[in-house]
Amino acid sequence: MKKGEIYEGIIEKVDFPNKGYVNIDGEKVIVKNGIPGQKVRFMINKKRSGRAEGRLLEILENSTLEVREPVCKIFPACGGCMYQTMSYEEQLKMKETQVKGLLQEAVGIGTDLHWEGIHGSPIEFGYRNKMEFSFGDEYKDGPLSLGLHKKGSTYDVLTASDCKLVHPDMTAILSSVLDFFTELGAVHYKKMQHTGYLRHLLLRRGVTSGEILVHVITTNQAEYDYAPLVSRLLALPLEGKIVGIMHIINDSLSDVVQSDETRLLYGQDYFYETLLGLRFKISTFSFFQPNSLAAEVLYSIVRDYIGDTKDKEVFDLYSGTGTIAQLLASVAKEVIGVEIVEEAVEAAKVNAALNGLTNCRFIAGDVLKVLDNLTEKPDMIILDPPRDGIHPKALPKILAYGVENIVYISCKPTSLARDLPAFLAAGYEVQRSCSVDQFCETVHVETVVLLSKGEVDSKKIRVEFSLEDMDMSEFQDGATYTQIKDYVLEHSGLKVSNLYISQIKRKCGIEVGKNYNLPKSEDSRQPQCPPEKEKAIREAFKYFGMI
Ligand SMILES: C[S@@+](CC[C@H](N)C(=O)[O-])C[C@H]1O[C@@H](n2cnc3c(N)ncnc32)[C@H](O)[C@@H]1O
Repeated sequence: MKKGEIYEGIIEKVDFPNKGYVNIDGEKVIVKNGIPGQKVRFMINKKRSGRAEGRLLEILENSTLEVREPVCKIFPACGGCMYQTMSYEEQLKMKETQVKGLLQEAVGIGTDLHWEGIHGSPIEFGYRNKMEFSFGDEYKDGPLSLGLHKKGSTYDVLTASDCKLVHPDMTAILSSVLDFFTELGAVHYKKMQHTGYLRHLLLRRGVTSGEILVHVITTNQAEYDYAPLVSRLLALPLEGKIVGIMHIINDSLSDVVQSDETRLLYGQDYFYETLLGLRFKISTFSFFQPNSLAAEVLYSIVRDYIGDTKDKEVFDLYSGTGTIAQLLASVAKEVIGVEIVEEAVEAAKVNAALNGLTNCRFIAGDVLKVLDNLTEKPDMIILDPPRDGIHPKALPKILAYGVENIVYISCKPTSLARDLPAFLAAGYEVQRSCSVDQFCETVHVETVVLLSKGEVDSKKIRVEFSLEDMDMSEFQDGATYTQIKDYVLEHSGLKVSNLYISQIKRKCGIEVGKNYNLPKSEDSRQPQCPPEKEKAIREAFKYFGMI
């Protein structure tokens, strides 16, 4: 089997998140983005240490699991909702099998996971309270488009005018904004040239409140009068209500939604959402679980798993806008939330006051550092880290508290599976576990685990735990090149090469293979890492504790 060769075969199974396997004459080839049972044509695009990977070219025959027609026009090119042709019941079954398999491997075959099943989202479509659309064109120099990137393409954008993940109010706004700028002849931003105007449309809509925030994100390379757009949007016949319209200027190279300047064009810069009877004020950049109704399911499970919090000190680590902390506060002595984004911490404080809660405190900072300065000792801990999981150096600090019960919520089961052995080594057992599907039609899923010391009296045990006890293979030398690339892409939207990473490693005095990625001769020219990418790589090094 060689790179560039084309094969056909059946996808036998799919591991989380979308890793399918095709058997070709006894050799397993990984082919992403398929569904078990599909007959596919693919091209070998990677062959390394006996492992072959193929790029899906065409679906030749549907799987028997695909029982319905696609629900939107841009399937499958968009790549966002790869499971949409399966029934929701089958989607849940598949995600459950994937997560259980991963967790079982992590705790050891034969160890009981006390698995309680998968909980579906209360609504299958129109569930997202936040969506970020990009401006672009569907093909080079094509008409202006607004929607989602074509799978595997950084440039081609497919207009998502019938996206079923969001409420029809949001697609109506999308179409209106696209028409407005098309009529004006405004041009979209081009990353490589750093020219053009239109970048993103960020929409937030409270599922329970119907309140909508509209944000148009552009560079400062043109000027338009937004008054007609505001009038047009306010005249739309929507089920919900637009409460704020903003124009955000982002002229940086980084292609994520961020703001150099925000101009409020109409109304206010926040909206409200109600979860389990509590009210939350949410602003443009605050993290909030993307599926409000499934978040209620998730939070009810967390409340059930953590058990009796009466007179207890609870730590809510990675607390976001403090939703979990506030849901537990009324039945706890005190809840302390720790969150790295200051805006989210400020929102958490406002929300706690709004809900009349006086026994929650929110601290802005990195969990890794904040725990060193906290004098309070928790009785129980909630962990809800970002996709990368818990920083390997923060884990021993969390385990050293030796609390009886820890609830770990994970939006990426592979990160949870990586972290679980550390908990087991410290004497915890998985007492309860389940998944909650916040992301219908897509490959993603949320998982909740109750880790408990069980019979062991945790107070009498001093946990001696060091990094040497953990399986740190993934974090040797800090992190792998792939982890650094993923981190940079996720946090800054930039793609970086091995060459750039090795250049910055050298600059930071981190060991790199002696001749790795060095120019072959003194005269040969190598591209140098641009400052924006250097900054993003250094952020990743910091995250992985390499500098
Ligand atoms: C999955 S969200 C959970 C938020 C919250 N529990 C909720 O349900 O809304 C993870 C949060 O961790 C925060 N975060 C990421 N890295 C962090 C760190 N090193 N220390 C503290 N918070 C961090 C993110 O900003 C984000 O708000």
